[in-house]
Amino acid sequence: MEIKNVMVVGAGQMGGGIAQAFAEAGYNVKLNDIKQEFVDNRLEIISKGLQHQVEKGRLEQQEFEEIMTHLTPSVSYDDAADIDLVVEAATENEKIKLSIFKELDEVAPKEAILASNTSSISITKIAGATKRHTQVIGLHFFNPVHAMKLIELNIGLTTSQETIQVVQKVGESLDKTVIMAKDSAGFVVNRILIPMINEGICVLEEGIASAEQVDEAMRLGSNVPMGPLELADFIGLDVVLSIMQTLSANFGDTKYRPAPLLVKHVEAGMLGRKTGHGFYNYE
Ligand SMILES: NC(=O)c1ccc[n+]([C@@H]2O[C@H](COP(=O)([O-])OP(=O)(O)OC[C@H]3O[C@@H](n4cnc5c(N)ncnc54)[C@H](O)[C@@H]3O)[C@@H](O)[C@H]2O)c1
Repeated sequence: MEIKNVMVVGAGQMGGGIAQAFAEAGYNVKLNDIKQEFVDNRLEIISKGLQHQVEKGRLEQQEFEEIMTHLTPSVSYDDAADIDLVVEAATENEKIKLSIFKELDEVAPKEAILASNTSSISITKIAGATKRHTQVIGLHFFNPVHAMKLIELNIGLTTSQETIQVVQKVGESLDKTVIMAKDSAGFVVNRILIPMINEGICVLEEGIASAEQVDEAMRLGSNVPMGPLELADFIGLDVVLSIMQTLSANFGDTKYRPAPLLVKHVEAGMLGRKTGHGFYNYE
């Protein structure tokens, strides 16, 4: 099966990056969100980012224009009627994702593949919301999409070999390295990374070290490019909390208990870079 037409559902930070990656690789991309202004804002961000590349001499003006012609705004799932692949990158909330997949399943061509960029929600459960259990898969990108070379393919209990092969080829066509993981909460990277971030928040909360010291300690002591608290702000504290809650619900182990300080930040609407406040101030 050849993939040409892609719909990206959710024009947030991940959806925007994913849509751009597909458009740069020559796919026709519909970028969908619940409000026209969300889609327009994201297309504007993509356009400005690419224009910056042109100014720096890293991209030709013609290439920039070509990429933008591959991106079409959408605010209706009816636009999925002619797509080959959906990549859902909407809010990390099980109820929202199940309802999106149920609706898309009714509109998308019967051979189309429905993929989710979920960080932690069961692909098998998402597949269960559709009538095409074999054609649902996790296609998990990392943030920021243009810089991160990894894609995790998350294989549901019912995902077929054919779906895996098609989506693996698509992932590689975006110049990414593709690894496979069986469907399990958090898959590989977030199962390891998010509890580490949560522990960093516990260290701050217990007054063991300041935010700056926690981050510097981890940058210098474990050779990571970003410390856990700056990374949490970058990912979005709502996303981090949601993944911890999924790990906790799935494994029922107290080691996945979300740090109370993380919960408090989310309750306060301090979600990190995207709101201007998190463990650091960005205003
Ligand atoms: N932030 C990260 O670092 C990261 C990394 C990998 C994967 N993810 C996953 O990607 C997904 C999106 O995360 P994000 O950080 O881009 O979130 P975000 O909050 O920036 O964007 C989510 C977008 O989804 C839209 N949306 C909500 N309901 C929708 C619906 N019914 N139909 C269409 N659009 C809808 C929202 O309006 C919003 O624009 C989540 O599943 C998250 O777990 C996030």
